[in-house]
Amino acid sequence: MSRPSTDPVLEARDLHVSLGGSPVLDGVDLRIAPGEMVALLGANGSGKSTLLRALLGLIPLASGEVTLLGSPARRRAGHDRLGYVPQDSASGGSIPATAREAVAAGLLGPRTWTVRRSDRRVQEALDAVGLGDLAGRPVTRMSGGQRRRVMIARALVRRPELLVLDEPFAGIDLPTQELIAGLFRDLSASGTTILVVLHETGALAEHLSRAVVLDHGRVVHDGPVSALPAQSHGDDHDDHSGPAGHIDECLGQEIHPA
Ligand SMILES: Nc1ncnc2c1ncn2[C@@H]1O[C@H](COP(=O)(O)OP(=O)(O)OP(=O)(O)O)[C@@H](O)[C@H]1O
Repeated sequence: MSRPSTDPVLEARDLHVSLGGSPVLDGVDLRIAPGEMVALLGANGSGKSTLLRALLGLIPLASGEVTLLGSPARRRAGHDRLGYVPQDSASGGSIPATAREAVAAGLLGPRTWTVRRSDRRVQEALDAVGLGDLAGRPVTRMSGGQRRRVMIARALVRRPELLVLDEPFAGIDLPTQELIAGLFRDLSASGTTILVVLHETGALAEHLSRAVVLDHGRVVHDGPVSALPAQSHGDDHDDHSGPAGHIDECLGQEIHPA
């Protein structure tokens, strides 16, 4: 039986997560409807990446519930219907493969594809992120921004119902950000649900359905982008601020272990 289109694609109820013995998420509620494009914002260390991992069932919950594409997230039931670009995706430079091969890996899964159909999809995904001309280049010989774009293409290639992206624009030049923002807008218009961690709404601002702001593991705003508290546009930082925090952001890396 098909799911009614009004059912949330992703729903979290009273999520609590602790890492290394310390509470990181403190009672998060979130509901994302089909076709919404939602930005997750907040200072460094506020819990954005942790929330994405918890929503995808990649880390254990201390308490609370997550429903992902109609099933409890911990069962990983919907994982062939989602695309995930983790925060450290630009560091995938050790992949011994061309961009084409790395993106084709996104098609691996329960479905089978003809070679011709796969080739077309892979090329379309690379074109969509502006890397069509570099399809044959080894990922090890790409820049950080290009690698991140390969990982976005890999998430897109399966045409997922839900796209979850952790700082997809880190290290990506402005014209390419505009290109990818337009792509996300089109995907959202055609029914793809998108949850994206950002440090500033930037190129996506006008396309977002709403923004959710985390502060110390709690939701402090869930509503229109136009009603965002001023600091949430990306100029507030906690203990990771200063040059070291800025360098981490530029590199798209995290301080803590994965
Ligand atoms: N593996 C871990 N063990 C212990 N603490 C962790 C671990 N991963 C993250 N943390 C802590 O959890 C908190 C939230 O981290 P998280 O990466 O979710 O923040 P974030 O909002 O995504 O930050 P950023 O904007 O810097 O990417 C931070 O205080 C961080 O130090």
